[in-house]
Amino acid sequence: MHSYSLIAPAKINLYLEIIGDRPDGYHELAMILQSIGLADYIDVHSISNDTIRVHSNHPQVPTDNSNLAYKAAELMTRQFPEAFAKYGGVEISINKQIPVAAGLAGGSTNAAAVLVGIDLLWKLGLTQSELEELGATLGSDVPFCVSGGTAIATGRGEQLSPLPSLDKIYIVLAKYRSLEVSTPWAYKTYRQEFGNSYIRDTNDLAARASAVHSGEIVKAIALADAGKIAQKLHNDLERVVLPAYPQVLQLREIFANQEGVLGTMMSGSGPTVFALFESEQQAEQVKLHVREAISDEDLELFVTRTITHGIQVASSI
Ligand SMILES: C[C@](O)(CO)[C@H](O)COP(=O)(O)OP(=O)(O)OC[C@H]1O[C@@H](n2ccc(N)nc2=O)[C@H](O)[C@@H]1O
Ligand SMILES: Nc1ncnc2c1ncn2[C@@H]1O[C@H](COP(=O)(O)OP(=O)(O)OP(=O)(O)O)[C@@H](O)[C@H]1O
Repeated sequence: MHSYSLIAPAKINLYLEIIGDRPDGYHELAMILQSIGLADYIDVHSISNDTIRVHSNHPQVPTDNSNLAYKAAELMTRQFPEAFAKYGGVEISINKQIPVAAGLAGGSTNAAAVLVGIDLLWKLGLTQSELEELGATLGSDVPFCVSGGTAIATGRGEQLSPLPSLDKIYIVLAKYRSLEVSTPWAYKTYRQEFGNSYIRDTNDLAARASAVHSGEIVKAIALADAGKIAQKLHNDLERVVLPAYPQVLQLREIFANQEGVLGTMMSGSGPTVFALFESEQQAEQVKLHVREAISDEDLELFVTRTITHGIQVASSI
């Protein structure tokens, strides 16, 4: 095979707790990550010269070596020089459907797709955990994007424990096109404002990270109880993003007042806000109501749902 087409799903954070800082400048997290149906479509194919090329349909997505998908390909050429010499370079096409800089792991899932695609192109036979380990060197959300589904993520976000899959909880996503929130800014501001509440003792840190496994939201996930899950949604980064971005706060408030909404929260470092529903019909109805309430063309709204997988191969030639 010389070409693979991959589906690269976005994620939302059902739970995000910042429990401490780390010597490497990152933060210790306890999260629950969830793959969703909204996805980018990535083609990866071999080319005869030994270069990496990236194309995209989206003006905000860089095509140089700052693209996370480019970085993933570069990592593979460094890790597997013999396969690179044998199979040659890689051309990557990104059909971007996931809003950019949205807190939905768009770049991370593209990188995960490139790791999976090159593994197949070069017949490397890497295991899922080997792919996740490679992914962790590219970004904290990349390992989750490889395997997807529903998972607890601790450490920087790269240590994963799978949870029972949550299928078909319906979701409305809302994001202002022109609004971007920088992830480093969100964590840095949180550290400045709330860093004095961090756990300092490493034993206590480990205990807090493992406590998430027996938390209420994990119990609700085991029961696939969408209503209970929705009551236990949490995101510490809302404490800094909502006061700084009134439009995000407004979306949270509008969703909270709609009939049929089980719960609403900001995803990751924002600015996307999501709401959960029992049925697709309810989700579609609330999408319409929000569109009527905010007639701003800048507002993007998507109806999607929880899915049970990460990167998938759609076809190969
Ligand atoms: C907000 C989330 O998307 C929630 O899932 C992630 O925590 C961020 O994941 P990501 O974008 O893949 O993160 P990375 O590319 O590894 O890091 C981006 C920046 O976020 C901050 N960062 C990220 C993860 C973490 N555990 N602590 C941090 O402080 C750091 O400033 C880092 O420079
Ligand atoms: N393949 C890519 N897709 C989208 N953005 C990319 C990509 N590679 C690099 N970028 C850059 O990364 C920045 C963050 O975009 P991305 O969509 O990954 O954010 P995000 O969804 O907030 O990520 P996360 O939820 O992991 O923090 C963008 O401003 C863009 O310039």
